[in-house]
Amino acid sequence: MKAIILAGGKSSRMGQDKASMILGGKTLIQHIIDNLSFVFDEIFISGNHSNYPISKGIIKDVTTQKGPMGGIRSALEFCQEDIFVCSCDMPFVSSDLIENILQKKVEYRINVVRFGEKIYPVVGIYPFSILNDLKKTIENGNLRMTSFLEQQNAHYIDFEDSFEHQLLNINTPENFKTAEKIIKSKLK
Ligand SMILES: Nc1nc2c(ncn2[C@@H]2O[C@H](COP(=O)(O)OP(=O)(O)OP(=O)(O)O)[C@@H](O)[C@H]2O)c(=O)[nH]1
Repeated sequence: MKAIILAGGKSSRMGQDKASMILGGKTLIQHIIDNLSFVFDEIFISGNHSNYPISKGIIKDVTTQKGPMGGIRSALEFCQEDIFVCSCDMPFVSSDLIENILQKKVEYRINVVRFGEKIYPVVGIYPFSILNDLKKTIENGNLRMTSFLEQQNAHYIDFEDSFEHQLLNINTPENFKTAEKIIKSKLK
């Protein structure tokens, strides 16, 4: 299975490109590359920006402005196999968490993380078999990931308290400050 880092989009809530923000001495996207590389041999970046830290292994969006669903669609088309997806703005997702997903996955279904009531559509496994449905859903203009997950009878993998900080999703400057505090407390 190949790993895909979703790194397109507008970062409108952050007001600047999230992937290239520096946290604890390295970019957010580099944190994910490092964490994924404990588990996966092949890591690709999905998106149309021009400043990714690797020059090879970039999967351009087939259709732009379609959000994370567009990125996943392009990655499935490129890879022609099941993929592990992780968002570029979740630097604390550990190899432990990833291994847990791989162990608990149900074959032929989308497998994503859930913490309490909250679903994380951009951390998990997307099987190649969903590609046609995904394309149709995007073409119909329905870009809500949670509706697509419901429609596909996705399997949710529940994580408990000890994983909470790993699921910090850095969408806003406030989230970024929280991440900096976590890094500082780890260094103490
Ligand atoms: N390849 C690709 N990835 C995307 C696209 N839109 C969003 N993403 C990625 O999908 C993940 C979740 O994106 P969001 O946080 O919902 O959107 P965003 O554009 O990053 O940020 P906002 O504009 O604040 O919503 C992030 O890792 C984004 O980089 C897109 O059009 N193409």
